[in-house]
Amino acid sequence: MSKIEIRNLYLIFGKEKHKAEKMLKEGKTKEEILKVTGCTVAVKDANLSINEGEIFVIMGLSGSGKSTLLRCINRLIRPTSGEIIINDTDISKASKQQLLQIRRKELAMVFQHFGLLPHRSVLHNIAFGLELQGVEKEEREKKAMECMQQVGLKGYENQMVGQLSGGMQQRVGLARALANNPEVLLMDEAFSALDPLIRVQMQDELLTLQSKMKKTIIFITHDLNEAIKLGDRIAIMKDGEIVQTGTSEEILTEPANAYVERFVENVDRSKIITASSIMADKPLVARLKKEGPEVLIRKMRERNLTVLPVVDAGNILVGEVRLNDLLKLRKEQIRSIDTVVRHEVHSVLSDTILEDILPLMTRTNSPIWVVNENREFQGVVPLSSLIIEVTGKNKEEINEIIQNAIEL
Ligand SMILES: Nc1ncnc2c1ncn2[C@@H]1O[C@H](COP(=O)(O)OP(=O)(O)OP(=O)(O)O)[C@@H](O)[C@H]1O
Repeated sequence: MSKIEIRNLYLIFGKEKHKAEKMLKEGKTKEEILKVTGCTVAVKDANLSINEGEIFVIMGLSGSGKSTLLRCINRLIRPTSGEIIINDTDISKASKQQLLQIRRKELAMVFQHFGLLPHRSVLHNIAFGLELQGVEKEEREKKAMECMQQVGLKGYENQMVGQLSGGMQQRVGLARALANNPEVLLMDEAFSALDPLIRVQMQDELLTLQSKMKKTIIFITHDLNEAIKLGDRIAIMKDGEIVQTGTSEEILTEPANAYVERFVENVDRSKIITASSIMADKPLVARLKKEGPEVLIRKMRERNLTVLPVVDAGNILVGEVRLNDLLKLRKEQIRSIDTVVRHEVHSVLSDTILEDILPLMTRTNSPIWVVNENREFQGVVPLSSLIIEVTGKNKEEINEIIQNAIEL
């Protein structure tokens, strides 16, 4: 379900913005517009539909318009034209009163440089927004303590914020944003000022937190790896325009234009490509209660297979069956395969090749069966397709991957 709808959004900085907008719609370039009107086109005809509960990343190089777009969403800047619908209200046209209400209840922002009160305690900073809203001391401190716990700050309540490390300060920023229990979190380069290791740790923690809280998060970054790691979907901006919106996999496998292609060319695809995109989706299966050893042995020999996934009448994966076991059954003249169905190793559609599937496969030396969230059988990742995916890598790299995987 869509939580935020952005339609035909324009943001132009400068005095003659309406003249500039007209020129833009007539097809004039940003440079021509700047020359004639002195105006900067920061966002041009943005259209986005952001779903409830997703982490939506807006990514682009410096100056591409990301922050401006984000600031339009909470109306720190008023759009020149267009609509931003949040819960049926067009925030671009909201009154002061409505805005106050929306910012209080629905939106919270986490900034790159924290935006905290350095000489106040952690607790005070987190509870500050609630204090402004007139929430009673006891209640706001109770809420603040809960949020501190959520972001791993328990025990720090009385420390002065200015004495904390960057990573800890950003936890305070996050806890402060969460204190209001907003529906939407806006995060503007929130981890960009942190050391690389702390940054990765914060990304991981955000993902863990999000798996529990399921907020709608709009996350701005100029770092493609961060976008891929965090984003359920990503919008790529260039010169004020959104040039592509999609999952990381869509962006990597079907870049919309040469710009996106260049942008993504150095990404390690094997980390991204998921089970769903490389699996064979109509493989042979053994149907429990319907097919006996005789039929299955014949089918497997025809296709040169030694193992099959076993599904029940509802297409739910129940295990796997080996050719050797079927041969024994046939010898003993047993018609049902129930007794030889073994526990299987499976993956889900979104699992990635290097991080999830290869380690599984090297441990089991078996194809990986792929299921959806209801355990319905979807397909198989055979070793052959995996090899195709890792062919871009040299022998040492692949050996290392397999070695690491075996040690797991
Ligand atoms: N207050 C302002 N007045 C005039 N021009 C501005 C203003 N703020 C931003 N711009 C211009 O708007 C364009 C988009 O800027 P914006 O800050 O949104 O980009 P960004 O992608 O967030 O970049 P960064 O990552 O460097 O912050 C740039 O050309 C910038 O110079």
